Amino acid sequence: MDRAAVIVAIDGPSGTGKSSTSKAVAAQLGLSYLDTGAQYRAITWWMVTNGIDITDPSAIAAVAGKAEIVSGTDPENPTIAVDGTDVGGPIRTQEVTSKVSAVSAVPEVRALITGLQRSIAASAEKGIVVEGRDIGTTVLPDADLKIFLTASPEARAARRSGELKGADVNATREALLKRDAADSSRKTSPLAKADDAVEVDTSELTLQQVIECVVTLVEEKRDAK
Ligand SMILES: Nc1ncnc2c1ncn2[C@@H]1O[C@H](COP(=O)(O)OP(=O)(O)OP(=O)(O)O)[C@@H](O)[C@H]1O
Ligand SMILES: Nc1ccn([C@H]2C[C@H](O)[C@@H](COP(=O)(O)O)O2)c(=O)n1
Repeated sequence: MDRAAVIVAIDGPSGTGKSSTSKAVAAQLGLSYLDTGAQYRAITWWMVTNGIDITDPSAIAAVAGKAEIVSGTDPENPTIAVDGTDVGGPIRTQEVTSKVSAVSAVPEVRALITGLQRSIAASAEKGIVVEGRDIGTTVLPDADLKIFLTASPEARAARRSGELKGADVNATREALLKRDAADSSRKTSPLAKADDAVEVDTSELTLQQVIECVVTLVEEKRDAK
C-alpha cells in the first residue's frame, strides 16, 4: 500500500545540525529534501556576482525576480543552480555567508523564495523534509511535523570549526551568533520556533542520535495519517 506523503519542517539556528539531520532522515525514509538556506545563499551569490549593492534593500528588491533558482531535492545528491550554473560550491564562501542575512531580510526576496519552496513541497509525491529558519512558522504552517533544533553556541562553534579545519573557535562562535541575531530580528519571517514544533537540543547528542529521534517522530506521524 502506498503511504501518504508526509511534510516535515526542520528549523533552527546555524550549526544545530539541520542539514545533516534532514538529509539523512529524508534518505532513510525515501522522502525528498529541500535546503532553503542554499536558495537564499544562491540569490545572494547572484546579487554579489551582478554587482548589486547589498546594503540597499530597494536595489535588491528591484532585481530579485531576475535570478532563476533551481533546487534538486534528492537527499543523496542535493543540488542548487542559478540561471543554469551549478553554484553548490560558490554559495559556501565566506563572502556569501557574511552577506546572506542582509539579502534574505528583504521582503521581496522572501516572497519569491517562499513561493518557490511551497511549489517544490507541493510536488514532492512521497513527501519532503524542508529545512530552514521559517519553515514551520511561515512557509509550511500546515506541515505534518515541525522540529526545532537547538544547540549551545559552544557546541555549534566546535562543530563548525571542525568543518573549517583550524578556524578559531571564538571567532566562529561570534560569527554564528551575529548571523543568528540578524536572522532572528528581521521584520519579515524571522528565525523562530513554531508554537507546535518539537524542540530537540542537540548539544549532547551525536548526529546519529538526532537522526534516530527525528526518524521515530516522522514514522509516528506517518503511521497516524
Ligand atoms: N549532533 C551532532 N553532533 C556532532 N556534530 C554534529 C551534530 N549535528 C551536526 N553536526 C555537525 O555539525 C556541522 C554543522 O551541521 P549542519 O550543517 O547540519 O548544521 P545546520 O544547522 O544545517 O547549519 P547551517 O544552518 O549553518 O547550514 C556539520 O559538520 C555536522 O556534521
Ligand atoms: N528558511 C530560511 C533559510 C535560510 N535563511 C537565510 C538565513 C541564513 O543565515 C542563511 C543561510 O542559511 P544556512 O545555509 O546557513 O542554513 O539563509 C532564511 O532566511 N530562511
